[in-house]
Amino acid sequence: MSQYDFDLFVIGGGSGGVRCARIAAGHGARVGVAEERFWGGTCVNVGCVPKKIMVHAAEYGQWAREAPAFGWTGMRAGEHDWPALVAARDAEVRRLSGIYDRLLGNAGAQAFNARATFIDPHTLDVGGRRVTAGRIVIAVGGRPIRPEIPGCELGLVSDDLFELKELPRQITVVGSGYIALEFACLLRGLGSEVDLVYRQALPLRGMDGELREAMAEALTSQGIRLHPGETLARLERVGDGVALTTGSGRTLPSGQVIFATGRVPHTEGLGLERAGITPGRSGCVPVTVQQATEQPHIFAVGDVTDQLNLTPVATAVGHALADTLFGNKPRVASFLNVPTAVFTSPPAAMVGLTEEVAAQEGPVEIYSARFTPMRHTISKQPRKTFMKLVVSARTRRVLGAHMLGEDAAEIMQGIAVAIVAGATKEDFDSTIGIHPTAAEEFVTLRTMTRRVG
Ligand SMILES: Cc1cc2nc3c(=O)[nH]c(=O)nc-3n(C[C@H](O)[C@H](O)[C@H](O)COP(=O)(O)OP(=O)(O)OC[C@H]3O[C@@H](n4cnc5c(N)ncnc54)[C@H](O)[C@@H]3O)c2cc1C
Ligand SMILES: NC(=O)c1ccc[n+]([C@@H]2O[C@H](COP(=O)([O-])OP(=O)(O)OC[C@H]3O[C@@H](n4cnc5c(N)ncnc54)[C@H](O)[C@@H]3O)[C@@H](O)[C@H]2O)c1
Repeated sequence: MSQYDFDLFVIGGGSGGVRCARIAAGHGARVGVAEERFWGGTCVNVGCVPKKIMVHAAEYGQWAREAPAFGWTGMRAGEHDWPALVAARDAEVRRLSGIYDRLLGNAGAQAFNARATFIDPHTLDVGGRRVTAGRIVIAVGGRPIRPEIPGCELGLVSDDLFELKELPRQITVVGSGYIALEFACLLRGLGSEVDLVYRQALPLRGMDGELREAMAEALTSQGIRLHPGETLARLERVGDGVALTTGSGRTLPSGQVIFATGRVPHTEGLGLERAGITPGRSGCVPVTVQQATEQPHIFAVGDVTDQLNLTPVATAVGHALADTLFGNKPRVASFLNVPTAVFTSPPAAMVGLTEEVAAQEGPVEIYSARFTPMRHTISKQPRKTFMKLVVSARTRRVLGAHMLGEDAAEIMQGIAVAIVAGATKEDFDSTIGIHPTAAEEFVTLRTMTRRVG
């Protein structure tokens, strides 16, 4: 019998923590998990899931607006019933969160509805109870932050979207990353007036340059007012709204302001110093490729490590860690060629290298297309599709794929398999398309657009 209460204790019951705990328990380890707020964590409760339900809601409005062009008389978007959406969304979130809790019990892990903090490298305070563990996994995720400007407390953050009692008549969204663009589009789709304020010339810093241009056009044609190249000076209350003054001195009167200016690891007050762990940038827990911290028996997975902050990455890493520690199957999850999507309207998705990064590493061929998909030749909506392949001129391998357009996220998952498997441009060319689809364009991009690098 081990000298510890548990073989493994996981701090945080989100995507990474629950997966790691569940798999470790399945391998026969004695596992405890603490969750202080909501089982399933950010993704299930205030992230991917409730966000995607609201994206779907916005899309129904879009379909209804397009329907008359296809002969549907009497179909119109009408007024959106916010409380009805909130009730349906929250019921689904409760259902999923309950599943996460039950999954742990079924796997034989002991779940604590409590906050856990370090007392020493092997001992935790779990809701007032002293618990020891041979190994500990930190899976505390992250939390949204406000920029430090006067009046910042008047602005909302992403968690607050899921508490709004009504659709804002007008909202100013600050930032141009994933959350800013997704929230701007879904709120616009549901009927809000939306202003988007961001520092760069184009949204989605770090993504493919042409895709960023296509995204700016798509946002504009959706009726979102873009304010690029703006920093923030202050927020003030004006009547029952909030006014945002930018660094250039412009004041944007707003109903609400929501900051989507990034997240930080949730390590404040966790007692990392008592565990002998020195936090990294923004309070993250630095890890080796095996997810170990500077204490060889303490590991970290998911957003708290601030690497690739995506749910499937957190679960893949948590699963691999549990297999390594308790399943006699040592392995690490790959961070290479992780596909990702931005659930805007239309959505964007990508996998692999951007043109800019690939061109720094060697000569690349670019194959790209912009077209109006069949649905919109009829709907007459100004919703274009953009697709692009980045191909190594030397190895012929497809290094990156980028898309903005209907179903981009659904299409990119399959493209990612091909890229992970090392497919060449010729493999893409010899694959027969599915007709008529937009996806078939990825296997019929015959003419090189340009050569760079
Ligand atoms: C608005 C939004 C939309 C998103 N959309 C997507 C998307 O579409 N696709 C995608 O892949 N990713 C998306 N993400 C990112 C995704 O949610 C995260 O990458 C993922 O949840 C990270 O999982 P995690 O296990 O690291 O942390 P989390 O899911 O954040 O879980 C950490 C858990 O630990 C708990 N906790 C913290 N400290 C303690 C403590 N001391 N004791 C006990 N419990 C503690 C927290 O309450 C939380 O439940 C989105 C994020 C946001 C905010
Ligand atoms: N669809 C998805 O997979 C999805 C959706 C949402 C979130 N996420 C994950 O969550 C992470 C966090 O999302 P996010 O959108 O908060 O972060 P982000 O890093 O993607 O974007 C932050 C934005 O805020 C801006 N910003 C930062 N500080 C600022 C300041 N002081 N003033 C003005 N602007 C400022 C940045 O320039 C950037 O545009 C993402 O990186 C992603 O990993 C994924």
